[in-house]
Amino acid sequence: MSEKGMLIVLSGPSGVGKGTVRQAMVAKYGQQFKYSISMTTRQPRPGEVDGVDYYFRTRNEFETEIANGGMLEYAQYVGNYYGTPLRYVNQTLEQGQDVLLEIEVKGAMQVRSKVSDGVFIFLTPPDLHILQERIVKRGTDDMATIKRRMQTAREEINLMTNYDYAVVNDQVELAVDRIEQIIASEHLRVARVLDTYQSMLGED
Ligand SMILES: Nc1ncnc2c1ncn2[C@@H]1O[C@H](COP(=O)(O)OP(=O)(O)OP(=O)(O)O)[C@@H](O)[C@H]1O
Ligand SMILES: Nc1nc2c(ncn2[C@@H]2O[C@H](COP(=O)(O)O)[C@@H](O)[C@H]2O)c(=O)[nH]1
Repeated sequence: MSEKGMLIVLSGPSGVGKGTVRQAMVAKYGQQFKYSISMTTRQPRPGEVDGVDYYFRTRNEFETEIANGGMLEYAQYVGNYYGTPLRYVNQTLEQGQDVLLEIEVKGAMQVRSKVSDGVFIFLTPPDLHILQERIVKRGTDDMATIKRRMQTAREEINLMTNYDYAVVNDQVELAVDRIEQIIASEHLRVARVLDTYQSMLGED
């Protein structure tokens, strides 16, 4: 029985720090997993690069991908499509490498219903006041969008119990280390199951 890579889904409300934590994970542990670049129809922010931050596509192109079955999951978020291209995830997992997705909650729930052996991590803010403060300070959204993101955040936090783990993002380095510990212990758990399976069947 060969070992596939592990699908790690990092999710949580907008502004909690998913992107910040993911970047810190890539910087510290980037050789241990592959990050799956998402596709979106939103406009690039200053400094964002196509094929690095996102695959930036038109609505037409995105909907064609959906129709062709090319997305593992997708969702509309604050007026734009966001989604995970399926092929890269499948190929990378088959090569035995872990894949990290950083996605919003509706998409994470779609992946949950399709991938039974993924590890689902909900990144949570210390409280909602701090969450709003982070979105405001980031300075990427007008007040109306911030209100929509906060309303969506309340709905998303209600779905936290559908995840395997909740990690508080109080400090980025602490959150990264907590996630790293979760991944390491999940690898150990899978290795033990494989060991037991192989010894029961008498395989080497
Ligand atoms: N632990 C933290 N302490 C203080 N500020 C933080 C922390 N983590 C992230 N931030 C800040 O909060 C803001 C939002 O972070 P980030 O953009 O990573 O969130 P996100 O969850 O990826 O948001 P979105 O879902 O909208 O893309 C940024 O300005 C970031 O620098
Ligand atoms: N369902 C998915 N959500 C995604 C994906 N990639 C990013 N996201 C999430 O969208 C929001 C908004 O992102 P922003 O870059 O406009 O701030 C945020 O919560 C992201 O995590 C994806 O492939 N699928």
